[in-house]
Amino acid sequence: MKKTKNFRDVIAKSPCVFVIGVAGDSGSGKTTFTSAVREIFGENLVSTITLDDYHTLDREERKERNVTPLSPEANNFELLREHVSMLKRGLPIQKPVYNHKNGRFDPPVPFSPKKIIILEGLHPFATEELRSLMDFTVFVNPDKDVKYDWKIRRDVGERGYKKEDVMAELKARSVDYELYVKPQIEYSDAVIRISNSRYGKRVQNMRNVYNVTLYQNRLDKTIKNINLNFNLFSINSLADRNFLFEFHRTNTDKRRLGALSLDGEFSFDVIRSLEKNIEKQTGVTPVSLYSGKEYVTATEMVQLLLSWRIINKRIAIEEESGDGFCV
Ligand SMILES: Nc1ncnc2c1ncn2[C@@H]1O[C@H](COP(=O)(O)OP(=O)(O)OP(=O)(O)O)[C@@H](O)[C@H]1O
Ligand SMILES: O=C(CO)[C@H](O)[C@H](O)COP(=O)(O)O
Repeated sequence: MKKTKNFRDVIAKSPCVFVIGVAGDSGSGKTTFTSAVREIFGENLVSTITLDDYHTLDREERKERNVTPLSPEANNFELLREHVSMLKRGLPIQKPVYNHKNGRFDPPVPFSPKKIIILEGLHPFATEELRSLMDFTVFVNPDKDVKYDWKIRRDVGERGYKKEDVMAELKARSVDYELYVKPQIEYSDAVIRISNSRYGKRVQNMRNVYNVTLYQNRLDKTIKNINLNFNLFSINSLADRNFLFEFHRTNTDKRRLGALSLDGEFSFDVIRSLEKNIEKQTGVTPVSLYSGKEYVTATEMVQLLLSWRIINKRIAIEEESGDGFCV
């Protein structure tokens, strides 16, 4: 039987630098939803850039000018474009550094490209020029009340801000969010919406159970032999907790998307069969992100489904690129 090539080795040898843009508001779950990609390929192949480093104004200057970090005025899109373009060509950059502790800029640091670069931030593909450099785009879009809950929990609990100040900041940002961040949804290969779970606040707060919907375009092309089977027998026989799968088609202003909604908790078996498929298809073993868990949440399922879709795109590029030509 023909053995699948180890796709991690294929990527390591490939000249292609694959850029994933992940857009969303501060604390919207960008890092959470791309963690599976980082885990599967490992830190030798994947590096992440946080776009806060490309602010042009420090905290003080933003305050003086009454500008939010979401405004284009507070961000250097041109430098970002230049840097992404260099990284895609395999060239090192001097990356700026925004220091969240003091709200000022530290000296730039040398940054060399790895084969997969994740660009996380407010505006990774806000301009046409940036979009032309992206190989895969994701928008993470928690509902307002979910986003507010997370932000308050983090900024009050971990960063010592007062709740009233966090609320005022969220309110001040909302206009610019609609104007400058949210429009990227129309240019996203995948949009992740996170809503309150229909199973109630108790499981939501205790076990991070949310209703997560993955919106995607139909693919023009998929790689061969993609196998994404769920074992309905074991899902059904082993489940002792509530869960939901739902698929529907939906329209945005410009396109028609498929929306897969998951909610609740699934027995580990379900995610294990997805992991096995990724192992089989990519030759990368072990893929065991959730080992030791009895149940996985909708968020964890979507992390894996999203990484599967991203890997699919990366393999398609490799198949199309032949010898060294990165499309
Ligand atoms: N799907 C989720 N389920 C439960 N909690 C979540 C989820 N996504 C995010 N959170 C909560 O929100 C916090 C921020 O998430 P995360 O770090 O992924 O966001 P981010 O968009 O990468 O943030 P930043 O803008 O600071 O880089 C997490 O620490 C967690 O408390
Ligand atoms: O939107 C943000 C992150 O995406 C931050 O608010 C922005 O980077 C400014 O950071 P700070 O509040 O630490 O000055």
